[in-house]
Amino acid sequence: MFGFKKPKEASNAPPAQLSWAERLKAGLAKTRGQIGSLFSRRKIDAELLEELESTLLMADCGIDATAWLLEQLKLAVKRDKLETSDQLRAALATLLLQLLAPLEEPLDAGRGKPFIMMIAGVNGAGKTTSIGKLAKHFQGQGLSVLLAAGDTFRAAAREQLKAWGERNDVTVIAQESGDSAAVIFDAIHAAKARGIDVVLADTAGRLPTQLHLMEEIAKVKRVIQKTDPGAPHEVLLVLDANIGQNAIQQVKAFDKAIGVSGLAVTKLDGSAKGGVLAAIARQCPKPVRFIGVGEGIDDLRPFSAEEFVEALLEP
Ligand SMILES: Nc1nc2c(ncn2[C@@H]2O[C@H](COP(=O)(O)OP(=O)(O)OP(=O)(O)O)[C@@H](O)[C@H]2O)c(=O)[nH]1
Repeated sequence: MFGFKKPKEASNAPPAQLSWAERLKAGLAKTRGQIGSLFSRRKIDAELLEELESTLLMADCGIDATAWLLEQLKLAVKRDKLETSDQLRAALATLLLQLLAPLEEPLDAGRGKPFIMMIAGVNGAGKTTSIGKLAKHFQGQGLSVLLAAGDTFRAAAREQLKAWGERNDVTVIAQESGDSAAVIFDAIHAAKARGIDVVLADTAGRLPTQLHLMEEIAKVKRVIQKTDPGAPHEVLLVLDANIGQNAIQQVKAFDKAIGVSGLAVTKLDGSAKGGVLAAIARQCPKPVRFIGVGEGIDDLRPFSAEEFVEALLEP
């Protein structure tokens, strides 16, 4: 939790022949299993709808999204004279897609030069490892990347980020001493001088209840704004899917402090709480830029509502 853990490459990497869609499906297996088991050749009746309601709640869709989905499903059952559980599953897929599609807003790194991205979140959410994955993602688009070691609370975080940068040929700006804002400020100037395309600025993990730390991160943002009035071009909040409903509070608190412009939802693999995206869509909609389904370097990808719904509900 307190270190930059290099994303695992060979050892834990999923078999290369698996497509992203298959890995997503495998990653979402727990949530998928809960919902899927309901639709095994049954007739639609009140009992099935009740079970579906509890299952959606257990998958952390939240009361609001669950109520909306159930209400819409009941309307569809009447209107379209649905009878089988397969038809119900298809109707649920359509509704879920309707709910999640507005969250699909891929990141456009052309919005700034350098495109400055500030990464925030609670401890252990997956910020630092996601930075490694994002660096690879942007490099894959032919963009040059610079990392700012803005997690100045832990020397280990800085050292691990530096080591990761060296191994992967990515420049890392770090300082032995100095606060987070100063490190990131210097990094942006270095990026400008070197004509870098994307700056990924790490920040230390913090809880929304640690008000002094929330004030500190607001200051980091103000300092970034001094380098370029449009910056940061993205304030990415990293959320661990396993926190379920707590995600709502985290989004609201970080949004209030630093104006969150996008989310990365990590650790959807092994989580039975994949429904949290539906809760976010209803209660605090923010673009979901990336989702993470594993520790491998390729396991963080841009969010596609269609792929997600298919992975969750396709038989
Ligand atoms: N299974 C799984 N593990 C992940 C995923 N993303 C990150 N992790 C793991 O989560 C752990 C914590 O990740 P970090 O990147 O260190 O988290 P952090 O937010 O930087 O933590 P602090 O620096 O303590 O604030 C590491 O072991 C990562 O490998 C994911 O999508 N799936």
